[in-house]
Amino acid sequence: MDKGLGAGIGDIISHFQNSSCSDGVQEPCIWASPGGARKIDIGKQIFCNRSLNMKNIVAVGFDMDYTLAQYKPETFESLAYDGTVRKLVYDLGYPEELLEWSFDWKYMVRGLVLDKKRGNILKMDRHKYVKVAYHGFREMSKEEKVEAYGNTLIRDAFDEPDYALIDTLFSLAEAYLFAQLVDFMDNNPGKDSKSTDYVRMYKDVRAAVDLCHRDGTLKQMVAKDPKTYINEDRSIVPMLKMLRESGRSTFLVTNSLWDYTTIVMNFLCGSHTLDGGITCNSDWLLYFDVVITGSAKPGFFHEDNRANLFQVEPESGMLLNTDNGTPMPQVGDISPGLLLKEKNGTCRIFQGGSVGHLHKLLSIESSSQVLYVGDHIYGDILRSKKVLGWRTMLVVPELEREVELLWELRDLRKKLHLLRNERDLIEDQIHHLKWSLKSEGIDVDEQRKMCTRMDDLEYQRDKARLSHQEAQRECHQKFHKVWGQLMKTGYQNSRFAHQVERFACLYTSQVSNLSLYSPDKYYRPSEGFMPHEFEIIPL
Ligand SMILES: Nc1nc2c(ncn2[C@@H]2O[C@H](COP(=O)(O)O)[C@@H](O)[C@H]2O)c(=O)[nH]1
Ligand SMILES: [Mg+2]
Repeated sequence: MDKGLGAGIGDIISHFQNSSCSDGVQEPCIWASPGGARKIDIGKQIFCNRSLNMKNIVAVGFDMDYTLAQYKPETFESLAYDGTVRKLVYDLGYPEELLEWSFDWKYMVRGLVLDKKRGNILKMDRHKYVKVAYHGFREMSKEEKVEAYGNTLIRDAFDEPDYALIDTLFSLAEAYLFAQLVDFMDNNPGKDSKSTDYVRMYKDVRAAVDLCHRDGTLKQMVAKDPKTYINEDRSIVPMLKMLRESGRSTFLVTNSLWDYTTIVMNFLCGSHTLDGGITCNSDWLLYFDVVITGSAKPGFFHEDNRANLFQVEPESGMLLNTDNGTPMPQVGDISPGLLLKEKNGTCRIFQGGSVGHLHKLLSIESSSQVLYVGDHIYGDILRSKKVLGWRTMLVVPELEREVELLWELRDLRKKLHLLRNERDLIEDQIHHLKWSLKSEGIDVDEQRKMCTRMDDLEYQRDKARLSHQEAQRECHQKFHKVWGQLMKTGYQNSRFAHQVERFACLYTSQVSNLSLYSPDKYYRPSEGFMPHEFEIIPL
């Protein structure tokens, strides 16, 4: 099988090479360029859960943070971690030794669930069965897992308020800190009056992280030196240009406010000086018809949302009232400079409002004409698709490595499959032999033979079980030493994968992968199979 065919999209294949320029940033090779329309590397393909014909899409919208702007977790999440620790110590009275702790940004992954009451971190499958569980950083035994989560009669929803979902990359630092604090509290019961009050501890961490996002702890640092915290992606501008040239409107809806948005967007779309610096201006606005900042997603997507829509004056950041998006003259002494000029073709910048406003601004007739690209299942994707009927694309940066590993480990995974079959076969033989031994009329000699056969089968079963478990562990750890494959838990899809499947029409590793496909592409899902079909339909 060709590595490039894995997506089921079936594009014309030939190896796609990205070229790097002298500063290490990859040069774009977009679909519309003379060298474009080539084979797409498996890690950069767009995967399809639900058919989507781009010809029916009239507007393509983008989330900003962790979608257009891919933060570098090693620096950005470390910043969040350090800021949170300092707030816990200096504002909330946590012990000073927390200041000496360090953050392993690779440890936590998306899709995990924090059990606030028990101090556990869980990975579950699509049926919400807990498959991997840690108390702090200690792996829980099978018995502990069954005791806490094994009662199938009282099925837990694993939702707020008792659980917290790690469904955005912004949450990796808080999940890690929570695990550290659980261990710390367990090992030092006398050191803190909160003792094992994990719920309270989680609340403190959450409040401190929240404050880091609001008080400038993170944004000031990013604004000073975006290159340290955000990956450059030179395909974003060509992608936006191609979409616009194909006749689509483009828009941005972000929860970030204008002051921060314009800095990040300048970094991503603005021109760079010869020494690698950024020139800050409003040129990036040319790539969008409408920009909505401070959108307060997911509330933005509620149809009954009555939030006011303000126009943003780009130079000053000043907010002006609008009448549902139409500029309103100010009563009294109107400073002419504050009346926004509505030049034809210029981007309109707003704060707040709701999806109704956006539809009106873009003259959207049917919500199915909108494709929205985001990184957050709950904030960007679930509500926009489920309630509104927008078409959606989820950005999952982890996917690039995951699909490449799947390819590299295909022999190990084949071996796993064979070992599972071998175990099942031996177990069936043992069961049958046990029943046979109960039958009447078996003479002693026959019985002895059957017992010897049973010993032999049991030996084979133990050997096969051990080999299978070892191969399983090896495969699990190749993906992630603790949590394994992002999209799987054992043989089942993970809870995260299940959500991706249900709510994202498309999913891919980077937003700019859109630039590798025709803007009129008809995305089609691969055929889905029920278990009974696998044996019959040759794959
Ligand atoms: N107040 C909080 N803000 C947060 C938190 N986590 C992330 N954020 C901010 O949200 C936006 C996300 O923007 P979008 O483009 O993805 O819509 C960004 O400004 C983050 O800083 C939080 O826990 N509290
Ligand atoms: Mg985002």
